Amino acid sequence: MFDNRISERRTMTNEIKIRAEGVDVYYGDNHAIKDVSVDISDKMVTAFIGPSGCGKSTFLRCINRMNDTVASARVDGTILLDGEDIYDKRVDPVQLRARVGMVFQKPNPFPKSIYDNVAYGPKIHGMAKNRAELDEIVEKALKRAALWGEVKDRLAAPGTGLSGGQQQRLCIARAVATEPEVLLMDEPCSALDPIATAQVEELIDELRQDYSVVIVTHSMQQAARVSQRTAFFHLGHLVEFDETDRIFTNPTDPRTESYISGRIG
Ligand SMILES: Nc1ncnc2c1ncn2[C@@H]1O[C@H](COP(=O)(O)OP(=O)(O)OP(=O)(O)O)[C@@H](O)[C@H]1O
Repeated sequence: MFDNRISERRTMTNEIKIRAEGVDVYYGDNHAIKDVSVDISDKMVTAFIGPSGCGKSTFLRCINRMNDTVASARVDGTILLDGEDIYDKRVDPVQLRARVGMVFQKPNPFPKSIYDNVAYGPKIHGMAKNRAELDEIVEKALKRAALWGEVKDRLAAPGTGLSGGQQQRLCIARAVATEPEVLLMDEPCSALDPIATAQVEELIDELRQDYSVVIVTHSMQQAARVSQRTAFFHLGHLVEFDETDRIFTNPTDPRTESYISGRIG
């Protein structure tokens, strides 16, 4: 009886959202990702760390097929989202990207109003029957991104007029407005000051209650602060993947040890 409860709980906390099996990525002749297999859990933050050029962003972009847009890129292997192959010919990448949202390094609001930035995705995907429903979706997404209080009185103002940290939270609101299941973040704080970084990190911690979050970061301190799982990449290989605490206190691979102690990077 007791054992059953334990195993039930483990299953719940470790539910796999994304499973990558034997993934290779090539840009022409450049073999950027080499035979990577990894399970990414639901309702957790997974950090990808590693030296510049090791393939973190390339692998992240495989998860919502952003590499489809790079002419020289070829992706081999399998990536499953809830057990379904996202590279299956029947999968529409636009629909996939509504389920697997992305936030980029540099805040990139559209040259539109704050409202329209958030309403854009829900409109395309026909999520609202009328203006009142769209208003509700926009409000919910802006609240989710901890921005509502700061912008509710100026929704018609341009998104590009906000501060850098606010723009990044607007991009997070835009990403969550389509109710994704996974949120990919490629160095989301690298263009932000320390206060805005702290706000976005706090937000990431809240978002994991609802989503599987995957974040690429150059900052080991940030990975340690925001993630529960960490994957260390080196020269296109996934060297080590474990609980974040373990990666930073007791890694098994000497390459991970060298990276976290600052000897490579
Ligand atoms: N669009 C692209 N076209 C061609 N080659 C690319 C492209 N993007 C990345 N690469 C190459 O793929 C390899 C991995 O790069 P990637 O940007 O994924 O690494 P990264 O670990 O995210 O690096 P960084 O931390 O510097 O962003 C590098 O050799 C890089 O030059």
